[in-house]
Amino acid sequence: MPSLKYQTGDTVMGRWPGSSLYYEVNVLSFDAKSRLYTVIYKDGTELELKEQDIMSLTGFQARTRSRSRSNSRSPGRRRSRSRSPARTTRRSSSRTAAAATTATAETAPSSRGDAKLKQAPEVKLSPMLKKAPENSSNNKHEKKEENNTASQVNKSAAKEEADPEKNQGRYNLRRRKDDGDVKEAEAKSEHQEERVEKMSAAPAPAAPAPTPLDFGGKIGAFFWMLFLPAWVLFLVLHVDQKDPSLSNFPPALPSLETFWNPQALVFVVLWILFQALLYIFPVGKLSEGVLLRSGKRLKYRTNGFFAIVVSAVVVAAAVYQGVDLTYIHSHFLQLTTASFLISMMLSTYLYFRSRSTGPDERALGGNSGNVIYDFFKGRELNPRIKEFDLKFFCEMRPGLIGWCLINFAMALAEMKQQNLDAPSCSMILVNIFQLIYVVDGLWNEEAILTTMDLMHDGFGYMLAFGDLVWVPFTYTLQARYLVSHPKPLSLPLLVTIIILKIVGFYIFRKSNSEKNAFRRNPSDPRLSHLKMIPTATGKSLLVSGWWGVVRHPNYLGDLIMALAWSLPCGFSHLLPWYYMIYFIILLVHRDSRDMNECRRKYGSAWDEYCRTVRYRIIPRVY
Ligand SMILES: NC(=O)c1ccc[n+]([C@@H]2O[C@H](COP(=O)([O-])OP(=O)(O)OC[C@H]3O[C@@H](n4cnc5c(N)ncnc54)[C@H](OP(=O)(O)O)[C@@H]3O)[C@@H](O)[C@H]2O)c1
Ligand SMILES: CC(C)CCC[C@@H](C)[C@H]1CC[C@H]2C3=C(CC[C@]12C)[C@@]1(C)CC[C@H](O)C(C)(C)[C@@H]1CC3
Repeated sequence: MPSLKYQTGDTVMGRWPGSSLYYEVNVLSFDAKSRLYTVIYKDGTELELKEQDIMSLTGFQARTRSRSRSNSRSPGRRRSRSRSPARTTRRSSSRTAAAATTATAETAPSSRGDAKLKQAPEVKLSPMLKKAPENSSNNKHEKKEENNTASQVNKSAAKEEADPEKNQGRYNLRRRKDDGDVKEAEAKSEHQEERVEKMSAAPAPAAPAPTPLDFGGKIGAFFWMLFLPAWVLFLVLHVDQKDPSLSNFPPALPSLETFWNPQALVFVVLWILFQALLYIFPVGKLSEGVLLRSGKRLKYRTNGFFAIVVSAVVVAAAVYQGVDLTYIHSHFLQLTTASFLISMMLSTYLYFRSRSTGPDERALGGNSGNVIYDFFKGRELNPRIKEFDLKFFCEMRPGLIGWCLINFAMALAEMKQQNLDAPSCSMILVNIFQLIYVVDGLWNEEAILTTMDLMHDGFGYMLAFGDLVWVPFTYTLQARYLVSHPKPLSLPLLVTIIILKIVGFYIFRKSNSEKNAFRRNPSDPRLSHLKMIPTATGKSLLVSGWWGVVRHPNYLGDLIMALAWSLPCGFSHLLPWYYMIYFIILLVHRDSRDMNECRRKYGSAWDEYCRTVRYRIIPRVY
């Protein structure tokens, strides 16, 4: 192809159909008649693109750089002091380039996103000239992929043929034919990586566009910052009332002194330090996190199970030595205030330290330029003090293990208050169920690395408060309620509750493990029976198994478990059902946040997934 702009074998950036995302692709051939380039993506997907849907790596990077520069010059946009434009040259390998990058608004602040989008070249996709792919594969797994993706793409392509307007967006999606092709594609990808690694002097593409504001935007963030602590205070005070019915709302505010106790603060600080000590203890695996925009992967010490076992032994020894854990029940308000103060201090520290971080280290969601919103959402993705990961630690340790400690203290308080020799059946169920949930989370600690909070959310007030106050002081509400509101259980109800917990836990664990195993190793032989949709990022989406039933089977399991946690408290009051109600709202909101994020990441492949798996959380209902 002597007179052509791009040559066979060139590594270039190709636009993904229907989106403004560009991915690194390899030019396979050029068809002189149609004037289309056939390119191959890293996952082996072949597409035919017009010349204007392709950019050279250097052109793309120069364009991205010039945008970064103009953005950082514009008013209201603060440029990181530590990164001059010259220093944007990254030492990272081309693996970064494999990640999706938008050429439209990579570095544009969300408030100006629209203007930036207009600057982007129009998405005009090549008309499909090739025939539907021949399914010559003998490979079972590949056939399933064909059935689920290519064949559907072809079906919709056939429909679109009748509609010239829709025809604009049509493209030819050819699948890998057999394992040989996959290997070839992988070999090509490696070859591409090597080639770009050699070009490491060139700057890597900049970060994708910041995501739109959520939680009601700036005003919403302000509202939540005030409302959440007020709600915790309400729950903490209300559950102690003789009749905690919501018609008695609001409970009388105690005097200011009752909020504060220096001893309670010392206990909370000691607990956090103790957990920090266990976290840095060189026991357990060093797990790798997901690939970051910087091209790096962080390492996390996943010794959560060890931490809870040691904590249990230390607490048991303390009780044996005569330490009265019912202190936690009698000083609940002071302990809550102390944790709240710590979460505020932590959030303030996180906000200020985030000002000296580079764009690659920031979350896409918490960098709007508005102080309150960014403080709430969190700006830095993975704040660390040396190897100590603050977000991972706070999410998995003091609050989560503290939850079990508080539940245990409530069981002791119930025995004391109700003059019992052993905790009630309801209290035992709540304690065991929630302990199983936490121990499971810590046993599978590595799986947290592929959750939304760890992958996408910045660490700010929302998570600091959520981890240190919300989890330990509101998730324990059922146990706290039972201390002064005993609830005897009939045998059929007991059996129903246990069955619900087992079913919920089974769905939750199986679906989370399936996704985690798939994300860690998509060619895991144990998953070979599953169907999947390829995406341009190189990652695929599971479309059968648990993730083919609904789009969030793990949320379904979690909700069923939440039901099993509230049922032991009976129906006399709405208060112990708070967790269930809150959890439905939280998960519905998380689901929609995740949908937006996945739509942004995977473009048309995500739409394809949503068409195939129609329900979000509850089959045939929602
Ligand atoms: N107790 C609580 O307070 C609480 C609160 C919230 C959540 N949780 C639990 O925490 C766990 C994690 O929740 P999460 O909100 O982070 O969501 P998640 O469901 O674990 O993760 C969502 C991510 O999974 C990937 N994904 C989505 N569909 C997929 C598919 N079909 N095939 C393969 N990958 C797919 C996508 O990321 P990639 O494609 O980028 O990998 C998506 O962003 C859940 O079990 C949830 O129930 C508990
Ligand atoms: C309203 C706000 C204050 C919301 C705060 C949200 C956080 C408290 C949650 C967000 C993600 C949650 C989560 C767990 C605990 C609560 C959150 C941090 C989790 C660690 C609980 C144990 C599970 O096994 C889990 C590891 C799957 C889970 C992960 C997500």
